[in-house]
Amino acid sequence: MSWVEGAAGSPYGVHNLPYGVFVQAGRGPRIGVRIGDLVLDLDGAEAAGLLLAGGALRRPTLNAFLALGHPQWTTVRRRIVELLTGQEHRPAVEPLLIPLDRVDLVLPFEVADYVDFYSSEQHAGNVGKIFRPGAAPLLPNWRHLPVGYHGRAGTVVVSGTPIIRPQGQRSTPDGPVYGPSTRLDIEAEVGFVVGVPTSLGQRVAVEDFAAHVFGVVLLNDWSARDIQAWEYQPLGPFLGKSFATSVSSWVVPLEALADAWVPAPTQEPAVLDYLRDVPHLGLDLRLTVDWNGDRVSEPPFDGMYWTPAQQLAHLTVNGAALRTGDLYASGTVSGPRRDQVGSFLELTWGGAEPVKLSDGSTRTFLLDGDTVRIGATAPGPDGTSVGLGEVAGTIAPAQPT
Ligand SMILES: O=C(O)/C=C/C(=O)CC(=O)CC(=O)O
Ligand SMILES: [Ca+2]
Ligand SMILES: [Mg+2]
Repeated sequence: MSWVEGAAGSPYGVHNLPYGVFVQAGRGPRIGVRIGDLVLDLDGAEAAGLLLAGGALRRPTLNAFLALGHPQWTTVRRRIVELLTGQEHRPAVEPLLIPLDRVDLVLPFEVADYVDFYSSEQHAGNVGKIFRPGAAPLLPNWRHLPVGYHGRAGTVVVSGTPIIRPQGQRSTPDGPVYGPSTRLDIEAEVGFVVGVPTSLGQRVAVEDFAAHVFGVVLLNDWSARDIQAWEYQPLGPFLGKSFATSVSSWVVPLEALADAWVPAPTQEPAVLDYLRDVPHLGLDLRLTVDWNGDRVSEPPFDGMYWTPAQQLAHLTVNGAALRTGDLYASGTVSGPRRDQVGSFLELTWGGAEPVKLSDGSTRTFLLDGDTVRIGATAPGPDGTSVGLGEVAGTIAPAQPT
């Protein structure tokens, strides 16, 4: 049990300890872990010799720490638990705790490459029906490989960053026009953060997932559906998604999610050998989507067809190298019910069925000033809950041209 006030019973107790990067009092970015509603300054802790990570915790991003690898991640985590539970450490550690409301959280790691998958059968089926009416909703490859696209790492932003409405081409009956997107949407997703790199030509086997992936973030793959629908054939998403992708401030280590693994849906037909993961496990993360404060959806992550280990094996099967800070996202998380979908495209069925918010207004896609918050929890040890923080963003008007 932690001696930190408010830690016991919190989804951010010593069973969680997500990593982030904060700025406070005019000082440069520092690495910290969240405990309750406080952040433990790990830069200060390493400087004081309270824990040892070869200086990796004294950097402005998590990347050097992510590169250390699994044994070191475990050693540091155990030491942080000791510091936050042993009364003898309290005099030295307590001065390093800062209330969360006194810090600003920044992007926790420098994003190397960014990939986004398409692994929810419900989402892929719904988008297929909306984008390609009359055609089979799932394309023939979908059950044989985790479909994905490469996104734009440089426009990954931390939760809270305003999202400027993108402008671009959209198709009208009179031909293409240029202007602000009129169908701006969200995609509620889970992102996986790679720590340990590989070299060109090397592949990561499904069973080596935990040796490379450090942890998870919540992710919103903002999507301009009008730009996307016009540009995407045949090469896939481009400017309709590359204008911004938001991630949560906290990276939850996989070690905090040990109790959240559950059997993933049965795959039929059987997958090729390099994709076969035994056991075939997904994560029981329960997402929430709030639109201007109204809960509009609760997407369940445990139904995802492709697992994160399969996604990583596929991402590297051609010999593509991994870099520390690589980020790959699950794809939009949608369950079978309308109140479980991860996009407003699905929630409003392509804009045909507006939703009513509690202020009496209705929505199809996002209006300027709208705020979306995506949160999640997972089961933790001994009946506890693990909080994944949130990824939030507010829509700012398109920039004048
Ligand atoms: O089916 C399509 O043409 C497009 C699909 C998407 O927009 C989804 C995407 O970004 C992948 C995902 O989040 O599941
Ligand atoms: Ca997406
Ligand atoms: Mg995006």
